[in-house]
Amino acid sequence: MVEPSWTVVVPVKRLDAAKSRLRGALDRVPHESLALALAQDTVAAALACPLVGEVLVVTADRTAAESLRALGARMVPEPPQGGLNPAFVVGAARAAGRWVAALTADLPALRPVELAAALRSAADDPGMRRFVADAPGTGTTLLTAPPGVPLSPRFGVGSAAAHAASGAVALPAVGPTLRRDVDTPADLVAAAALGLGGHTTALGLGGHTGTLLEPAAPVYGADMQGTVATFDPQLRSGTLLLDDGTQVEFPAAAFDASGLRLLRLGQRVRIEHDDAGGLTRITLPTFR
Ligand SMILES: Nc1nc2c(ncn2[C@@H]2O[C@H](COP(=O)(O)OP(=O)(O)OP(=O)(O)O)[C@@H](O)[C@H]2O)c(=O)[nH]1
Ligand SMILES: C=C(OP(=O)(O)O)C(=O)O
Repeated sequence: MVEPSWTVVVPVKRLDAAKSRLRGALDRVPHESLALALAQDTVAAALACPLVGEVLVVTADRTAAESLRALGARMVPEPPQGGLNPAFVVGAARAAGRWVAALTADLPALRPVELAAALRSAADDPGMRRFVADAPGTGTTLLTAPPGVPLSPRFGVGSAAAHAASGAVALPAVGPTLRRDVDTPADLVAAAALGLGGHTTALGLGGHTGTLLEPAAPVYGADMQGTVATFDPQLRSGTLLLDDGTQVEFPAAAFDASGLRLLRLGQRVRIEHDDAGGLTRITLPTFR
């Protein structure tokens, strides 16, 4: 039997308002960067899942839209009234007639193989909506609907019970990374214990399971390259994701020394630094 191809809908709240319970969880990491990294790892895992044909991100946030489009997701505008369930409904409407999976954007440890197992199991009964409760058991991380069946999302406080009351059936034996949503600093530690995706790891807490540690000072190799993760043209500064997985900020002076007029997100660059490790110049990899 040919397996169905799923459309995964991932709403992403405006980054300055999203994940408010996590605000201040990581010293020296801007809140928006943490909220974005969680969404990037969630979307990257969904895109890497072999049963997923398309990921639709519903967002009003321009930074999130740009970064998640660069990963390969398609953007759907936030409905005017805002709100999580309306965002899911608008995304699902774009996927009418297809297998739809509603996924929250706060699953930074998600493994494509665990999402694939859940989707495979959800497709076993072609008439039914299925859901996955979050790790505490009260919320929901995934809600699925077969073609022709309305998604009818009931995300929010107590959503696992609300989904069950609406006729959706819990999926059995779901892997831990699909259930591990991150709402609080303690959740982030628990997700780190499962193994975080690359974007959240790059913030400096990958591998640490006891405490949330400050990012270590970067140690650069002789010819370190990376990609542009953020860039503010007005401030002329931003952040780079280096090839060794660390994320570093670059000051306006390093951009000014580049001779470039603009940096694009995802653009490859090479860095030059002083003896103390401060970034002094960004160049294109071909320049010396
Ligand atoms: N597009 C969109 N996404 C939303 C909205 N509200 C929540 N989300 C997303 O839904 C997911 C799960 O929601 P919550 O865990 O309640 O996240 P949150 O509202 O960002 O977090 P808190 O402020 O801590 O409650 C998150 O990944 C959010 O980005 C919304 O109004 N619009
Ligand atoms: C919106 C939800 O997320 P959380 O409970 O994690 O805030 C939900 O579980 O339905």
